Amino acid sequence: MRGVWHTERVKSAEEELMAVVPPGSLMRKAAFGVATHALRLLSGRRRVTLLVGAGNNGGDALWAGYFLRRRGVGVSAILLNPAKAHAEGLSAFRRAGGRIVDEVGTPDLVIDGIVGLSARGPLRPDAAALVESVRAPILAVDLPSGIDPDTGEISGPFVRAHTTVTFGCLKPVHALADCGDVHLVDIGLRPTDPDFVLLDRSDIAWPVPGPSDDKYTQGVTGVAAGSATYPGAAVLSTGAAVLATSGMVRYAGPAADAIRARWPETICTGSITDAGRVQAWVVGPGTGTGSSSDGVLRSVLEAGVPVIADADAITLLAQHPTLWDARDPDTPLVLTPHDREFERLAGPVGVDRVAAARKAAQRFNAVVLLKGHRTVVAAPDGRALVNSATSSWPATAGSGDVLSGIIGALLAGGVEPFLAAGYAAYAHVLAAELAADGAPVPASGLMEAIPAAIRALRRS
Ligand SMILES: NC(=O)C1=CN([C@@H]2O[C@H](COP(=O)(O)OP(=O)(O)OC[C@H]3O[C@@H](n4cnc5c(N)ncnc54)[C@H](OP(=O)(O)O)[C@@H]3O)[C@@H](O)[C@H]2O)[C@@H](O)CC1
Ligand SMILES: [K+]
Repeated sequence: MRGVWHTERVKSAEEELMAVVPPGSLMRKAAFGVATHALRLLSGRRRVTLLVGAGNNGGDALWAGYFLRRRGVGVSAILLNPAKAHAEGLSAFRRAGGRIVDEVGTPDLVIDGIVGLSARGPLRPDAAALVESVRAPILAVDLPSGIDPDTGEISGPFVRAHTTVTFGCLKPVHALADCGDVHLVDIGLRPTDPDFVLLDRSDIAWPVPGPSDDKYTQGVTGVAAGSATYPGAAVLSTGAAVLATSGMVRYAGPAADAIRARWPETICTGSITDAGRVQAWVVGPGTGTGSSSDGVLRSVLEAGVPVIADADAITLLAQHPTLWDARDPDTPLVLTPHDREFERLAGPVGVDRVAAARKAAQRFNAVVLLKGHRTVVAAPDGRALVNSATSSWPATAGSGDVLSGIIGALLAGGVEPFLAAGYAAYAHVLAAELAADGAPVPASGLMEAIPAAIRALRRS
């Protein structure tokens, strides 16, 4: 699990550290790390252009230029604001033979030191025009300029980084936006209590049967999904639960025939009242929002076991707030909205996806999994994680139905709801990557790759 800290926290940690280390030493450590990664990317080629802004980010770039000059690299620098360029960095750069130029030219690598932690808004027009003229790969210092450091928001021109070299700790931009390959350079910063975390493969403890387990002890997942119009959602959600757990899966709803045909190992009933005992319910995929679905959701919320409410169940909760009353507040609930469903429930997501998910988690006393290119999971106690997997292969119809089934299986298996949502989001993207293998894959293919994803997770 890697921590991520907001810029204000990073700045204050840096200030504390600067008070006890020799002046300029942090910047030189940071810049040395940038130069090291630049040399690796250059792999023998010899021309670099620095884009230098008005603050310490530009100072890092100038010092990196100094270290690169000492390794014999030809380095030119464009000063976006010559009067405010970092004075010591600039004089070191000049001393080492660096040249000040007006155009990017045709370098092998460009180093983006336009703006770092103090960035606000997109690239300004002069910087945007320069970046537009770059044809070489870009190494971003700390973060790609033009992307908001705390939210990853892109609201205008920005730098598309091949690689980002950052210092001390990860900031939200590295988790929420595309920064290319991100490398962390140790400058001695040791912040505590991250604002949120990134899950890594090695963090995921998938529940598997122990020597004395049987089909019941591993947790029975109940799925209340699908309708005459959308039986496929039930097939995908139930199938995902079947494949994600060795425990039993019960299905209750109007798609029982389709489920029996595809998943003979499930126990199927037409109605929720005949379903039998389960340790967690999945509700919502493809159910529609009619009055019978309303009744199903109410029964599930009253059942006193963890519930994952997806798709139409979220819309129903938004439309009929009295449904919340059916829920025992101590019973865990996981909500898995995409942006439009989130808006129905809690208002617009806005630019800060982590803050939005966190606020909704507190308001609804539920784990909120906000779907997106980077999925955010927030718990009512304030914990939050971002799924660092960056593939877009899961962006296909039916993919959310599969995710709901995986979460349900993990909840039934006793995984704590916040982690159940995080593990499921991770396994979901991994399954999509494995199934896609470079070509588009339908949700049913994603679902079938769940065992391969779990195997890969358990091997790491
Ligand atoms: N502290 C430390 O110990 C260490 C810090 N380190 C480094 O310092 C960096 C932070 O430096 P920083 O705080 O000096 O500000 P920085 O991000 O360079 O911005 C400078 C100025 O740019 C401007 N500007 C704002 N938005 C803009 C935009 N969209 N487009 C264009 N310009 C924009 C705005 O000035 P304005 O023009 O508004 O007056 C702003 O004040 C950090 O990221 C890391 O690289 C490392 O050396 C490790 C040790
Ligand atoms: K930068």
